[in-house]
Amino acid sequence: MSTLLEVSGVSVTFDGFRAINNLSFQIGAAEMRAIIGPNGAGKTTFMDIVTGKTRPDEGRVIWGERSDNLLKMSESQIARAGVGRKFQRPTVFEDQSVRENLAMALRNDRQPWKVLFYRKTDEGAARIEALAKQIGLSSELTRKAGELSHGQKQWLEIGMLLAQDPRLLLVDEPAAGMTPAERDHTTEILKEAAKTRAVVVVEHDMDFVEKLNCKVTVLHEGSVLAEGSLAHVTSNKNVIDVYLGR
Ligand SMILES: Nc1ncnc2c1ncn2[C@@H]1O[C@H](COP(=O)(O)OP(=O)(O)OP(=O)(O)O)[C@@H](O)[C@H]1O
Repeated sequence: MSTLLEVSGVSVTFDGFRAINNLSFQIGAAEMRAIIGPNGAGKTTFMDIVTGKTRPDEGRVIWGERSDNLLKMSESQIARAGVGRKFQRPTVFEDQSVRENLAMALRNDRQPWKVLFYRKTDEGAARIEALAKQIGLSSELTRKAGELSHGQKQWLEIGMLLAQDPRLLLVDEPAAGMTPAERDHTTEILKEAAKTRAVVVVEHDMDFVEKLNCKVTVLHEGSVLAEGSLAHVTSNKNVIDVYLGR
């Protein structure tokens, strides 16, 4: 499996507090990865580093087959290089239809030549239909995004991110506030996306992580505490101690 992202010896200190402590791990080019860990483990800070929002004090973050130094890139350069991030709360344009939301996301394509290509072509319409199908909103294309359920809004935003064709999709607690049926659908969307790109899901909900059926990285005090299948990490004594607060 080729490596897409390599985090190596990264540390971040906020006002003397080491939020990320010599963190090292790798993500493959097409894989699903769940990142779990107790509150304050450094999950959000990790995503902030990868998107360029937070600059580490030490360490290296290497991106892609050319081994680019991600830490030398601005937030917008990182986004253009193919890192997409889904925050916990859905951020869609509520007054616009599902179709318009997806069309806007396509127009903002990170590859500028595609902007021209999609402007008024049948291919653009076909791509919108394909995205809507992928996220299960084919029958909702004409509805205003504001009328969608919470789960549907989350799927729409995932669709808008997929419209940018990211190589790495970072997703923060996608299942929060969803019904069981919505969670299952979210699992399917993410699994499908992870066939052609890296999808990193930060999640507290262990049932959801189990359904993702992927490698799990456990963070604790800014470092990797354990890594492997969910069954492997949840049988690890250090992980059990951390989760039970021992
Ligand atoms: N800008 C900041 N200034 C000071 N401390 C910060 C800052 N950002 C994060 N921290 C601290 O760094 C630690 C790691 O925070 P982070 O948000 O990355 O953890 P997390 O694993 O995402 O937690 P949660 O599961 O609660 O979201 C926490 O102790 C937090 O208080």
